[in-house]
Amino acid sequence: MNDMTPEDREERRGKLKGLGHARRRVEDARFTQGKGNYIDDINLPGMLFGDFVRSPHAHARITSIDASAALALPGVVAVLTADDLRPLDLHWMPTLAGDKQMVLADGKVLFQGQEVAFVVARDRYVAADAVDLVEVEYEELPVITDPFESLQSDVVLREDLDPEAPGSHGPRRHHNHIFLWEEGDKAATEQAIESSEVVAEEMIYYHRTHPCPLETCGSIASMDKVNGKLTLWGTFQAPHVVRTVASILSGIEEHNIRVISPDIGGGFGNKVGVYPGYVCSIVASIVTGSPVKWVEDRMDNLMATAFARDYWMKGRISATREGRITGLHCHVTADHGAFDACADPTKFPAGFFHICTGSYDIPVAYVAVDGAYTNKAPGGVAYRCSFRVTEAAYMIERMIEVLAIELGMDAAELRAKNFIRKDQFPYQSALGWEYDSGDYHTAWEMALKAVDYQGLRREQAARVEAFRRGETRKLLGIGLTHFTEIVGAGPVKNCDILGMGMFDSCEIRIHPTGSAIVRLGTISQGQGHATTFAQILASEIGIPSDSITVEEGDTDTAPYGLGTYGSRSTPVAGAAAAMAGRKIRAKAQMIAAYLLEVHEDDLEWDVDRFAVKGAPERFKTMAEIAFASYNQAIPGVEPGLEAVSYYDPPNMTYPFGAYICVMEIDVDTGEHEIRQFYALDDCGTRINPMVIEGQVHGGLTEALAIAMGQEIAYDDLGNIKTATLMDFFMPTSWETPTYTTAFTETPSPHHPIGAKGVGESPNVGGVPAFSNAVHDAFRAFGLRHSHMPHDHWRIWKVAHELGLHG
Ligand code: PCD
Ligand SMILES: [Cu+]
Repeated sequence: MNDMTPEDREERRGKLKGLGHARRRVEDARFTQGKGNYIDDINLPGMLFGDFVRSPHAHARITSIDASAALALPGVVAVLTADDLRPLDLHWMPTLAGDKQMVLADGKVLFQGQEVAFVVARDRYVAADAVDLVEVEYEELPVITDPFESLQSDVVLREDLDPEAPGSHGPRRHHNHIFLWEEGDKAATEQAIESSEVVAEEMIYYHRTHPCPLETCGSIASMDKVNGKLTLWGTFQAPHVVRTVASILSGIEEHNIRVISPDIGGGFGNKVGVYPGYVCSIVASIVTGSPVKWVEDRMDNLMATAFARDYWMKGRISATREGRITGLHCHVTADHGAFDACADPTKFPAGFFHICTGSYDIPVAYVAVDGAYTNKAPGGVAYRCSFRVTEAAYMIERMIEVLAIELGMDAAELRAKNFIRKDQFPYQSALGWEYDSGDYHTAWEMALKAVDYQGLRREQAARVEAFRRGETRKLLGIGLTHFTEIVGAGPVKNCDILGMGMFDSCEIRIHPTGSAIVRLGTISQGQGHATTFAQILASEIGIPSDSITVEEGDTDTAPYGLGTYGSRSTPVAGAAAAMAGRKIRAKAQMIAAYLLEVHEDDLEWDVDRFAVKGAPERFKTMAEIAFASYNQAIPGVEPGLEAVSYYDPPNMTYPFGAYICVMEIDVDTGEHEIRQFYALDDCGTRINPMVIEGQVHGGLTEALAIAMGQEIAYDDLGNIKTATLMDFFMPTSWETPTYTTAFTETPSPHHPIGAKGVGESPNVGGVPAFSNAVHDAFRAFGLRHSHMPHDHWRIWKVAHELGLHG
């Protein structure tokens, strides 16, 4: 029968638009037509609006709060302060990192922009006027914005903590110290470094920055007092966790709380944590009996919701004369701001920073991270890098460059010499990780070849000569990076958030006519899950992805999951989807066997059907099987076709990539121009190449922003200097170069479809590639290291200090 030819099989496979298909994003129809449903699009009858009175000071005692003028303003319903929250025990809340944080300032403020009072009014405009009418008296206290100074200072930032008592990550050695966290063999590492022929040492600062999603954070709480039900809409990257936390904090039973994440306009880690605004909107709704909305403006967002990075990393790396790396030592001073509100799996106060041995086979390593309090905003979120992985990648990729200088060796060659070899996977790293799979040499050679690396080096050498002869004022930098990511948190045995193991889930319901609805514990913020998860299932169960609805983000309907961040959706929920699909297929096989009157073992799966082995013309399609499951009484088989899977991954996945940035730098103006950017990513099995390409473009552009200008900067008084988009660099199409993308495909051996995450890779690999290009341009003139972000002024200063301005 013609139906069974290989061409026919390919045609049927094509119709599914499954794995590997560049399927167009189904969510874009509504996004491009302004029909998205974001938090600020939701308006409920009688809804009030809440806004914060924020501290102008970075450190001050509050002597009085007078809300009478604000309360007298028509349209103002309530003004909440810490005193109002205290009886409910909600004036402080736990953070994700085992610390606690003020919901509203309790006696003092610890950073500029801190929430002091919550004004609830008829609408946003009245609320804003009322905010100005609340009179707060402050008594200024000394401000500390430097973590090194903080750990020496007599000034006590956190008066609520017993200085002698340990924190949730062990002993604290100073009243402004949060934790010391160590990994690896310290003695062996020091010994290896001291006895090595070549040692390079550098202080690498990864500055404070901010995810700054287009849509700011917000929530709407609606307390239905008649039925005792609380509904909470919000910009939540982890809706189920928010439900659990809301239940624990409020005492409302969890089944009476419904959390809904509607469309989210970018998360980038900013929407993982729990913010005072969420808590205040809930309390205000309980107090007023009306729904209460809170939505940040841009300044609120940049000032008060979670920052990222702010890591001072002191690296020491050693090698033989020939360039074999012998050891890596790293000490980090981590600036956490006023409260430790880092979003990391509980047991990892510095996230997965200990992936900092990178792509290299380093025999011994040791890292220590000291957390410090300062008068800056709390946070410490991933910002497109799972849990401090971008910091780790930046540190090792800068250290490799510095070591190459020390050795007088080509940095590409030094990398290749030390890569973990293909035959070493699964690879046990010195800091305790088991890398699942990789083929670094192949990716590296492809990248070098694609950009004509040797040719570029010759051009660069000629350029340096021309510069020295005074024929040009432009230098050429070649920024190399080979990164290894660790994504897919994670195995429940060592990863949890507030005690919730980091599994994820998928539930499938096949309808009688052969279409389906799928629900997952994750939540898309722009990644395109509605498109891609349907593709995984299309290939697993043989129903076209166009006939599969994917729903996420409503805790009343979706199975419990830990949410979307750390590029974990594909490694964890994607695996759950494949496993749930396989359960469907197992039941479908029983039904097909009954219908075809053969034994189950005599059937084989063929794209979208079960066919009798050796008699392919006898088959039942998935659509036929679905119908039968609802209309036939099959002995021993329950009616219906549904499955649920909760997936606990056995390991993380380790995507990797080889990036090369070619940059021209104008020595006199400090301006840069990116001539070429080549990004090769390996994320294992690729679900949707077009979505992956979009992810890579987006992530690279965020990396460009961070490396070349974006920062959250404070002055010595703790005033934030970059709280608007006038000062906080957001690249537009003008600054963004054209990217060339490429890939290799090394499947994860433990993931059911071999896929690894990809969303964060381009940021993790991109930042060092841009930064290394800047440094490489000046290598011939003696530059070892300079601090990011490499804005025009800083680049100019580097050139100046190297004496290049004559
Ligand atoms: N192999 C593969 C992988 C992947 N994929 C695709 O791609 C995406 C992604 O994925 P992943 O990697 O898994 O991830 P997810 O989990 O989903 O997501 C997350 C991420 O994602 C990214 N991207 C993005 N995009 C958009 N648009 N938006 C947003 O917001 C965002 N964010 C960012 C971030 S930052 Mo964090 O949160 O920081 O931690 S993390 C993150 C999706 O769609 C998927 O399906 C494919 O296809 N294939
Ligand atoms: Cu991170």
